[in-house]
Amino acid sequence: MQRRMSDLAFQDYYPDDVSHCYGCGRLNEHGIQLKSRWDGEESVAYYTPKPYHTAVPGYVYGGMLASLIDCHGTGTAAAAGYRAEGRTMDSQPPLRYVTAALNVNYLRPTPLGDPLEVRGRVKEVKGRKVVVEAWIIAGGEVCVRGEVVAVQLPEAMRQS
Ligand SMILES: CCCCCCCCCC(=O)SCCNC(=O)CCNC(=O)[C@H](O)C(C)(C)COP(=O)(O)OP(=O)(O)OC[C@H]1O[C@@H](n2cnc3c(N)ncnc32)[C@H](O)[C@@H]1OP(=O)(O)O
Repeated sequence: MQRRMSDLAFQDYYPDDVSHCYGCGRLNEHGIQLKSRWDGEESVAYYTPKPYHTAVPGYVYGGMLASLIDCHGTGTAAAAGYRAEGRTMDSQPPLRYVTAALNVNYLRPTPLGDPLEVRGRVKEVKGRKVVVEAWIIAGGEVCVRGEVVAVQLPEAMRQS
């Protein structure tokens, strides 16, 4: 059955040539393949870390959590960029955001095994830059808070 447009996640709109990111590339079979969507004014994604994403036994590795903040933040930034221009994510030209800065604060240990809810909120859209705050919830508690500064790839770095 054909998927409805609203079923697509932000990352599903990334062009093939930039869909190999470890965190969010739908073409990276070894990666997380994070899927982020709007949920009202916030964005949301879900991911359950694998048993080998361990820090100390029973708890999620911080680098994995940073990756979730990173790719949910850049995905939300891309969606916000299109929204600010009043166009859909399948319109041309594609907007390609990379991480300029990533800040992650680990507020409490994140239990391994629980599904994680990753949420985001757009703080600023200014020119080529979007700032997104993001947080991770496990078992009803916020375990991680972070911020992503995403910037559109400079024209000189675009290969297509
Ligand atoms: C590509 C398609 C997407 C698919 C994958 C998405 C997920 C990818 C997640 C990643 O892991 S990306 C890989 C890690 N990131 C990088 O390798 C990026 C390397 N850095 C760069 O390429 C450039 O530094 C960058 C494009 C981020 C910025 O260079 P620019 O020369 O375009 O920035 P510019 O100086 O014009 O600044 C634009 C705005 O961004 C702000 N900015 C730039 N770098 C910043 C920084 N590091 N921290 C905070 N703000 C920064 C800058 O202040 C300014 O804000 P204002 O307009 O408000 O003044």
